[in-house]
Amino acid sequence: MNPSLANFILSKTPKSILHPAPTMNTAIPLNTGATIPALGLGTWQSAPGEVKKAVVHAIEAGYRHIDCAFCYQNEDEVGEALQDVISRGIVKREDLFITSKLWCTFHTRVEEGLQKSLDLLKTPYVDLYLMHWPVPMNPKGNHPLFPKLEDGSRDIDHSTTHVQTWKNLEKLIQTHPERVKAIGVANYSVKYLEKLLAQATIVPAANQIENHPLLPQQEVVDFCKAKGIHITAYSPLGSTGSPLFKDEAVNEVAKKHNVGPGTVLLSYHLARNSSVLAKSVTPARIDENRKLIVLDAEDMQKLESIHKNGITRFVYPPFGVNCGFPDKPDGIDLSG
Ligand SMILES: NC(=O)C1=CN([C@@H]2O[C@H](COP(=O)(O)OP(=O)(O)OC[C@H]3O[C@@H](n4cnc5c(N)ncnc54)[C@H](OP(=O)(O)O)[C@@H]3O)[C@@H](O)[C@H]2O)C=CC1
Ligand SMILES: O=C[C@H](O)[C@@H](O)[C@@H](O)[C@H](O)C(=O)O
Repeated sequence: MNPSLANFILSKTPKSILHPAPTMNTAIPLNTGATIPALGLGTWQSAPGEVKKAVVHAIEAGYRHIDCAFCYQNEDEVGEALQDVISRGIVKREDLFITSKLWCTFHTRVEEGLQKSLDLLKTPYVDLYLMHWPVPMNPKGNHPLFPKLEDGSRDIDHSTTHVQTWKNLEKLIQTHPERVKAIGVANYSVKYLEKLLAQATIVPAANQIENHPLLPQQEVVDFCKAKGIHITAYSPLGSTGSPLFKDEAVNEVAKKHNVGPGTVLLSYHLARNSSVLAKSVTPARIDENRKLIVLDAEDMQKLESIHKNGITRFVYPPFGVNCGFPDKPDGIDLSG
């Protein structure tokens, strides 16, 4: 074809045909060769009695990615939901992407931690197993999940390190590839990632971090991109009560595209080539959150301007640990 004719046709072709618009199940590549669906249903703080219905509803509505964790204490019900939709033929296990996370009191017992989640979730394998925080806690303390010292502070296990935990996870995937398809981390700053990568033989497939226009964490996102580590964004709506729905700039972008603020907050991550987790136990919201759009450079510029007046981190548990994030300098350094 005449090159100028080809250019003419290209110039008249809508951008969405050249670059298909992302959907909730757009497959984003991981460094393992597998892919992760762009949108996942979050399950943190989804109460027992509600979470089964939420997961069943989500999967029936087309979600294929469910984010779970042992410490959410609801994996048993999530497992009931998975069993339900699989037994009714709504979906096959291999069409789902299930993430679970190793809790802090299990850093020295990774196989036990994984098996507990597999049993609760009633699944033979997880697609991604993450170290939930780079913070080992006492496995023999006064509580199985949140052990505390007499002064009320969290009981940190100083006899091991997050790097050793990673080595335990590397061994786990090598010895049990049928039970865990990929390993990754969560809540890792650049500082902790540098320490981990210096001794790792497997590069984490993903780093799940709090991420939204009020906490872009560009330094972590750029570092992970350079190392081939996929970013999954958590608390994209600002966590409990979705406070970011009220943000003025988010609402301006939403108005321009005639969509709700949630669509803008979730689509922001697709523009950054990250996957994103949205939690809801409300069927109408689970449906609404499926809508994603392509944001343009002007939209992204507006969203990127939000944090210029100060960032907000909504999730930071009282470990008393400095996890290496510049906005949280207090606490002990466990980077190793
Ligand atoms: N690795 C980690 O350490 C962490 C991982 N995560 C993961 O990320 C997921 C998402 O983050 P999370 O902190 O839960 O917060 P989100 O940013 O997903 O916000 C959840 C809140 O927004 C509400 N909501 C959801 N959709 C809508 C909507 N369309 N309109 C209005 N309100 C809405 C929910 O209410 P309701 O449910 O009542 O509808 C809930 O109160 C978690 O559930 C978890 O799976 C989160 C934090 C830390
Ligand atoms: O995934 C969600 C969060 O990380 C959550 O697991 C922690 O904040 C936990 O409740 C804690 O208090 O340490």
